[in-house]
Amino acid sequence: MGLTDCCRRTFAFTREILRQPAKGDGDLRFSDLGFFLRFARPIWKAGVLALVATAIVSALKTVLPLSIKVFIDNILLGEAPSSDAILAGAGGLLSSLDLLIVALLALGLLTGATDLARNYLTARFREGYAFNLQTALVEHVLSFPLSYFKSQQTGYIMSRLSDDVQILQYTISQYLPQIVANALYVAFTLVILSILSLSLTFVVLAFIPLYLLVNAVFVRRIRAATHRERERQAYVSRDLQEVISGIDTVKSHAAEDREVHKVSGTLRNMVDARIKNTMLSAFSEYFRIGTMSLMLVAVIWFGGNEVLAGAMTVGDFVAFAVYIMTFAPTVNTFFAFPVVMQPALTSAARLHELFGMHGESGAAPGAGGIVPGAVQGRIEFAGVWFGYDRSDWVLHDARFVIRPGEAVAVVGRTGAGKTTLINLILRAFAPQRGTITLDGHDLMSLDPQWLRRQISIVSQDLFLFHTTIEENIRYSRPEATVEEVVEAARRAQIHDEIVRLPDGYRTIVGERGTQLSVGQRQRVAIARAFLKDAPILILDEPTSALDLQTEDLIRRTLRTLVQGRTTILISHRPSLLELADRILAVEDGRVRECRDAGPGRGLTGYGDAPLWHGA
Ligand SMILES: Nc1ncnc2c1ncn2[C@@H]1O[C@H](COP(=O)(O)OP(=O)(O)OP(=O)(O)O)[C@@H](O)[C@H]1O
Repeated sequence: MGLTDCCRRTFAFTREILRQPAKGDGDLRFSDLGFFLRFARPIWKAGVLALVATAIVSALKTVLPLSIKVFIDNILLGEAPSSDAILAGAGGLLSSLDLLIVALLALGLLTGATDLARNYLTARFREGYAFNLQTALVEHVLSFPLSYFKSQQTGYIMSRLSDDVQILQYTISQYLPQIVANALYVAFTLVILSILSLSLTFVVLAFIPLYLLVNAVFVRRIRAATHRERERQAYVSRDLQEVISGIDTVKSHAAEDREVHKVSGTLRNMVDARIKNTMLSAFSEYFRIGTMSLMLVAVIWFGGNEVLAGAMTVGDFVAFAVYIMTFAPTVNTFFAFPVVMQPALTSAARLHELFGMHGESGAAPGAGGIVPGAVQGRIEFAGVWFGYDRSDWVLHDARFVIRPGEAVAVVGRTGAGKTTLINLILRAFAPQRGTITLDGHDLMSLDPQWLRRQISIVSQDLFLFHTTIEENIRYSRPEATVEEVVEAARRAQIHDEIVRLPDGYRTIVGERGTQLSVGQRQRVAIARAFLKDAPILILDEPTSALDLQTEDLIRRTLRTLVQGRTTILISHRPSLLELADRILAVEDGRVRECRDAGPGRGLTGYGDAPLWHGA
């Protein structure tokens, strides 16, 4: 690459990162910050005490350099005139070096002890804040409709749930105490500087607008860049999560290279965003350091002239110079806060957006919605239209009734919309038109948690937690006794296999139940349903992973499970349809009565061929 090319690229890169960002990229209104104060309410006392301790430490640290002035003017040069009565009084008290040293030691001890208390109080406030925020966030996100989780990838949600809170917590813990300490230090030092020399203090203050200008130019750009970086980071988490959870498929297709390529593409986008963000921050830092250097030069030039003209004592000038040497970097850091706080503000904006989304019932989990006293189990679809995408209806005007205690099989071609019917009953999605009722109550008016407590599901993609078999079965009824868990396992035909395992019911099933065979997992799900004993039962391919012999056993137990419950059964296995009293067929988005079913009621027509061949 030639020199001109290199210059051209550098210029283009600089122009690109300095471009005015579009509105809305990670914008957080100042008023939004008030929202985050609510998480500090329960721990406000620790916060206030931490602030008080910070103020005391800053004040004590500010006094320290004055000892140089006292040493030069009062001890070294004898009685020197002081510009201020308080300083003159203090100087009078510390008239010997011994006294000065004793005062300095006492000051050091006091500062150390207060600093320790400040650290403790800050840690309590910080951790308490993170705890309150994360607990509230998890509670809020878990109240989102199932459709949210079905439409977002796990890695993306995880990134928003953990990365954003971590960054907010880190920045708050790292920088917020610093901001407060620096602001106080700047305020205290300004008071002392103005006592030492008012005219020099004005010279210092004259540089503040320059700092403000630098921030005005960079802060919004850095915020937008940080927002972009964070979104891309979430995409990386999403891709990584996907490849790790789909590792079996990846390996069986020898697709490791393809996946690495895909992840590296997303990663490259994130790295690009990071470089741009870093360069923006570096630019703003250079401008701030430039301002600081100019300020130091101006102070030395003006102050030197004042001393030469006899308008200022040497002690005052040296003390001023010592103050300004620590004051200038502090001012610099203070004005850098709007920049270094950008990751936290971006995280706050993203978290605020999450908090702004409504839960299922538009309120906290469990809140809102009717909770009927008893359940008969009558389910009615009245003119239901539904499509995941409005332009593509999966169900057109679906109308049918399932009577209490009735077992209904739903058949239809793959992709016809059978699982969609179930998703609607579970209120994972809402119909665009028409209503679905349970015992006459519109599902949308019911408390979603109550509704799901009335339904047991045995589905083809069941989820097991990384814990013991016993706990996994008990998940459907946490208060169940060991005997009840064992009884449920017996009825699901899995007890004998569980007791043959080295740790029996205490066997850890592995993440997502990977240490159990698919057939075993399916029977654990059936055991859960026995234990839950809910009035409505949904069986979505409950035996798809079982061999014919085990299926035969399970069918008999399912027959017991089905009794007295309103059951909806989806299965491509003709043998299972014996469990149903009636069959509904889903075709071209419509649901129609197919024919009566049940033992000996003419099911043989389905034979071993695919269940539904159209009308
Ligand atoms: N979460 C979703 N978002 C968008 N479209 C979806 C979603 N779930 C299903 N679909 C689409 O809706 C249609 C019906 O799917 P559904 O899973 O209900 O079919 P099904 O009859 O249960 O099929 P199968 O017998 O293969 O399980 C299909 O065209 C499918 O692609």
